[in-house]
Amino acid sequence: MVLLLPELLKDWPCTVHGGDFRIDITGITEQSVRVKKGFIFVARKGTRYDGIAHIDEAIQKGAVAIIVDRFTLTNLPKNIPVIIVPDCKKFLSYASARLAGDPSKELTIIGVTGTNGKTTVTHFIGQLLSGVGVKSAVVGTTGVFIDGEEMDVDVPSMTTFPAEYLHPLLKRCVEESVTHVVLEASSLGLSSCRLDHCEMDIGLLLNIGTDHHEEHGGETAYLMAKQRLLSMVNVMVVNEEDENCISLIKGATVPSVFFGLQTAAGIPFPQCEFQLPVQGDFNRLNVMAAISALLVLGYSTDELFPHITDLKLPEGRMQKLERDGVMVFIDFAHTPDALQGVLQALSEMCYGRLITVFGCGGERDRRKRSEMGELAVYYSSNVLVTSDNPRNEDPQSIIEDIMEGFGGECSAVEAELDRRTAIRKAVFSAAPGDIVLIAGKGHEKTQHTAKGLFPFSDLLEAEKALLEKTYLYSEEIQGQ
Ligand SMILES: CC(=O)N[C@H]1[C@@H](OP(=O)(O)OP(=O)(O)OC[C@H]2O[C@@H](n3ccc(=O)[nH]c3=O)[C@H](O)[C@@H]2O)O[C@H](CO)[C@@H](O)[C@@H]1O[C@H](C)C(=O)N[C@@H](C)C(=O)N[C@H](CCC(=O)O)C(=O)O
Ligand SMILES: Nc1ncnc2c1ncn2[C@@H]1O[C@H](COP(=O)(O)OP(=O)(O)OP(=O)(O)O)[C@@H](O)[C@H]1O
Ligand SMILES: N[C@H](CCC[C@H](N)C(=O)O)C(=O)O
Repeated sequence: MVLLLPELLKDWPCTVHGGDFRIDITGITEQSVRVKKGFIFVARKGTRYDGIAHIDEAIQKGAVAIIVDRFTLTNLPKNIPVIIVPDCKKFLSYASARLAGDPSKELTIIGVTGTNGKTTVTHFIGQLLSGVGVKSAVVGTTGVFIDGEEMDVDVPSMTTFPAEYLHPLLKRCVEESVTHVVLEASSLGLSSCRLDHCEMDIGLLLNIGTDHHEEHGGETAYLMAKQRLLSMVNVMVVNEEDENCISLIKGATVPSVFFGLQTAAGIPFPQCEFQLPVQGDFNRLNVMAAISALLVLGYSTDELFPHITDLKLPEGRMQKLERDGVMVFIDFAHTPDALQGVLQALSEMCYGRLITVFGCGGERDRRKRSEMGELAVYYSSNVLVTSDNPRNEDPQSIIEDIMEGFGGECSAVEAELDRRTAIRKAVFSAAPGDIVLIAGKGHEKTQHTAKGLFPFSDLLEAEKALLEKTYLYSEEIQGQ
């Protein structure tokens, strides 16, 4: 959609300096590389770069107006309008929605937040909606799916898409006759205003644990980010079994309904009445959260029942491989609560040894590292501590942080920097009856190190190791 600049700005506080004001705007971005002819470039200051340093590049690519949110005497062009707004992030969100024609107004949107389980619950809701005949899109960490089919979209692999990607995507959903969209609302997405002008109907609050405190600047800021969702929706669906969630909604004016292991949208829904297709209490709670969203939308338990037993976990969540009596689980657990939930569920079903391979991401919360180390050692017979996207941090020092969780000494723990080797060691050491958990990367297809992004899949590595083990073992037997 093309909008005249004054039309776009008329409802937004701003001051305009220089240049011809009556111009057509074709799009907006805060990334200089994405600027096209007729675009507004939002020159925002971030933690690593300052957009102002990229204004010339943006103009060369066709930018016709520049947005800034601070007075500066340097580098500002005179020949095109420079617009000063109170907050670049908020403006980007507002203008992205307007330029896409406010598609969120035409859709029923469910926003799911929580430290753990967002991807799982959004997919469950999408599957239930398909079951009752509603065309829906699921948008989040693992991509965009319409009625379960992955869509080919040009979006960054993020949990909550930046507004400049989100609204054009919602527009496409409307064009493809999608009526319901289920979105992951990450704390960082909420705090950076990515969802500010996305009109949502239902908000889901799954749980609040430890993650991203450092990136937010502390636990309070993390909680405040999650709280932002409350002001964006008409009704909240809240986990009644999580005290932090209950505290978060205290005093909120938005109405809330609750779910727990035996309740959905406030009504008794005992799980013993149907067979749930998932393992672990946390996943059973995820199912109840998804059912609650559908009940709030007005579907009846009778309509939902036939589809509950068909629910499937998304890729890389408790994904099981089995060979020669050894079970391997690939799981995206990368927080203490997630790791504990998975380890608990697996230890309940394991009659041999539980062997855990995991690491912690670089440039992410440090506090969780030792907590995860402690949990891994507590539940497992053997632990291989390894690398998980060290990014620009030293992988060895991340491992040392993890090891602090158990005092750094434990005969059942081995540090193995190379994730491929760690997976092979775990699989080769497993005997029939043992379970190998490979945690932290789930569906991810790359390993992010200081040298760049390298193809890597826990699933493929585990499959290769299992096959190779069978082959070597059969050769050994033949050789005897
Ligand atoms: C924490 C966060 O939201 N970070 C995002 C943020 O970074 P930033 O504010 O520090 O910005 P910056 O990189 O310093 O850049 C400043 C400005 O200069 C611009 N720039 C920069 C360089 C250039 O060549 N040209 C240019 O125009 C940038 O587009 C930006 O507008 O803005 C950048 C530009 O849009 C994003 O790339 C970056 O996400 C990075 C990739 C990231 O890793 N984000 C993760 C942590 C994230 O958002 N994760 C959440 C949560 C996941 C979960 O649930 O666990 C998610 O929703 O995905
Ligand atoms: N309700 C839950 N409570 C605790 N742990 C959970 C829950 N649901 C899933 N998990 C664990 O968290 C992992 C990640 O799940 P999922 O991808 O659904 O969460 P997410 O919130 O989308 O994560 P991210 O924000 O990083 O994208 C799972 O692999 C599982 O180990
Ligand atoms: N959305 C999460 C995913 C973490 C996955 C884990 N493999 C890691 O890299 O820490 C994040 O960006 O913090």
